[in-house]
Amino acid sequence: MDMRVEDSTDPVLTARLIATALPYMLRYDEKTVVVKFGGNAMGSEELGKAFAEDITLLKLAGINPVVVHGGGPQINAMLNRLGIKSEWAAGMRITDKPTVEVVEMVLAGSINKEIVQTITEAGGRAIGLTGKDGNMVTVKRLTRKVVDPDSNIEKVVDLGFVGEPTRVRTEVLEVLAKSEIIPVLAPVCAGEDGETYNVNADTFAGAIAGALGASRLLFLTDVPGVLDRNKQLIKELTVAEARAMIADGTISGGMIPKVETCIEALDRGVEGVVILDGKTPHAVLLELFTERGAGTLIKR
Ligand SMILES: Nc1ncnc2c1ncn2[C@@H]1O[C@H](COP(=O)(O)OP(=O)(O)O)[C@@H](O)[C@H]1O
Ligand SMILES: CC(=O)N[C@@H](CCC(=O)OP(=O)(O)O)C(=O)O
Repeated sequence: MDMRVEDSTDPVLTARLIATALPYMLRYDEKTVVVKFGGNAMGSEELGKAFAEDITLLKLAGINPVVVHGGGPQINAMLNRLGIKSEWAAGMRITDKPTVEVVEMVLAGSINKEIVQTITEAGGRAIGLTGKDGNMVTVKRLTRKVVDPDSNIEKVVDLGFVGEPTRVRTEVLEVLAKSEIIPVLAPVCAGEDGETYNVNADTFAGAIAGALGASRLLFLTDVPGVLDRNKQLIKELTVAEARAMIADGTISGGMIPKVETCIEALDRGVEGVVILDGKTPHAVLLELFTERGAGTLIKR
């Protein structure tokens, strides 16, 4: 991405555009922005390319982007090919041993490397890591309380090899922040018991953002943000309102870990947490460098 104003066919317009974005760039100068790229947001090659361009530009502008990716639909596709069935509880995949092997293969393998390659093609330099690398994120086994819709009784569900972060070591990410390299993280981690664990990518992104004291945590998903009962976008949501929407079922499925992570991230000191539509090309740039802030901002 070695382009200058004088290389532009319209240098005046280019300089003007840079000047409009400059105050935003300075706002995030040297700050950490964690961007969670959801499996549903990776809809097309074009979206992946636009995402990689945005991330590359953030790094170029002196910001410290950290990418965390999911890949739920891609894991589903591979499990289907292998004839392995998955069940879900409160937005988490119940993960047995054969499933966690596929999860690691798809997340740490194909998806992680594809994102790294796309960033390279956009002119950036990326390095793909999992929570295991550099002993970055250690987890413990997660159990979940789920209300049975038929009996309305709360029960504890064992999710198998699903992990909850207990410790994040930030040294590797701190070294990379000072370099030109952009970290791209897959949410596969080692447990305290030495097993491999599948971690929900939203949960993982929240743990990373909290540990790094990130300025912003952005979730790129496949909906415009948190929707109300009438499927209308809610532009701002307080923690109390979000909790009520989970309790009454307006927020369900994959949106539950996302919103819960937003609440925890705010508690850990992350300044701004936004859920936005990753199907809008250049959603990251539009969110950070313009007043057009899309999606749902979750606040205290
Ligand atoms: N109130 C809500 N507002 C928006 N999406 C919701 C809501 N409740 C449930 N969802 C579901 O959450 C999904 C996003 O979560 P998920 O599928 O895990 O996405 P990602 O792969 O980006 O993490 C949406 O596609 C939608 O089906
Ligand atoms: C425990 C758990 O649910 N893990 C997720 C990890 C991937 C993920 O979170 O991907 P998205 O961001 O695309 O949903 C899974 O197995 O699908």
